[in-house]
Amino acid sequence: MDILIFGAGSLGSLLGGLLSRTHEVTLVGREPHVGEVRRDGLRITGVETVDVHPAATTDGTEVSADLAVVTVKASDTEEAARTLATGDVDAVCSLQNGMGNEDVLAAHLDGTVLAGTATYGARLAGPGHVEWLGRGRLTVGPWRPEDDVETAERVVAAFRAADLDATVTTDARGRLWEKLAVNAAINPVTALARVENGALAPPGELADLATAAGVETAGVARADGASLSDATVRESIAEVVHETERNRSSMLQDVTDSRRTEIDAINGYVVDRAEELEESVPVNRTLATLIRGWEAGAGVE
Ligand SMILES: NC(=O)C1=CN([C@@H]2O[C@H](COP(=O)(O)OP(=O)(O)OC[C@H]3O[C@@H](n4cnc5c(N)ncnc54)[C@H](O)[C@@H]3O)[C@@H](O)[C@H]2O)C=CC1
Ligand SMILES: CC(C)(CO)C(=O)C(=O)O
Repeated sequence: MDILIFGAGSLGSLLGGLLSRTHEVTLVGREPHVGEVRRDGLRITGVETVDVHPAATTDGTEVSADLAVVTVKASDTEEAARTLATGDVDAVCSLQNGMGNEDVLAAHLDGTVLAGTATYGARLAGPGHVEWLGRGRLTVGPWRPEDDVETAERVVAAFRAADLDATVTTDARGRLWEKLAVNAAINPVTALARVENGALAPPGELADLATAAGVETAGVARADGASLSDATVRESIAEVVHETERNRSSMLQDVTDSRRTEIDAINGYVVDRAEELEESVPVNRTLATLIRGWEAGAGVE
């Protein structure tokens, strides 16, 4: 398969590098990473050490591919979609956290839109070098009624052919809500308290706060039509906290590095959807307000 990875940062470089063992992969990213990959290849260390030489470019315009995997941060999705629209991709698959990305892609692109989640852990350690922090799983499914499950099956088969752990879902929206509940719980609390994910293990006040945000999110998910129980969300949060106890969440990393966070696509999305559905989400609202307050004070773009 001809695969374009749009957003060759931490996750995109890891998955693009692993996929390039079996498929034709082009990484679309920024300098100095792209130049280094073109010169010396991409080195993956951590869970496994892998040295590969995928194609890499900073120019994602007018490209054609069987599949574009989108791994930019949520605030860059609109620009990614506009850029991809100048080319010809048969299918696009977001593996981003948060909600709203698939709708942005669908608004700009003609091909099949797939919604995905990723629990792989990755960190760009330096130009040309990505650290693989945790094995994970990818789920991929059609986003809209007109997006066919056969395309999701072909994409999952391609991922598996490259030894990635991937499954097809026919309930992509439900899966995204479940991942959103976990991120709404863990990300802002770890970012505000400046702690690793493991600090949210129960019992404790941080665990209670995170769980309250996750349970509120499950309520909004159900009002939106998803079948997501409070018990499932509690279990998912506890499981992810345990499995990623030494992780610094992506939002904590963004705050530490003075970068814009994905708060709008995570707790901000929960607040907006709750308003539309007349649900009350005071914990998510407070967490979103605090993170946005930090962004404004820090002057991040
Ligand atoms: N890093 C991880 O372990 C995981 C990340 N995610 C999600 O995946 C998404 C990406 O996360 P990360 O890889 O951590 O972010 P990142 O910031 O490391 O990577 C995004 C990359 O996209 C590039 N980019 C953005 N717009 C671009 C454009 N127009 N042209 C070329 N390059 C562009 C940026 O320069 C950056 O290198 C987020 O939604 C995150 O929440 C999900 C699961 C795990
Ligand atoms: C699952 C979790 C919380 C792992 O750190 C994550 O997705 C993130 O940090 O964004």
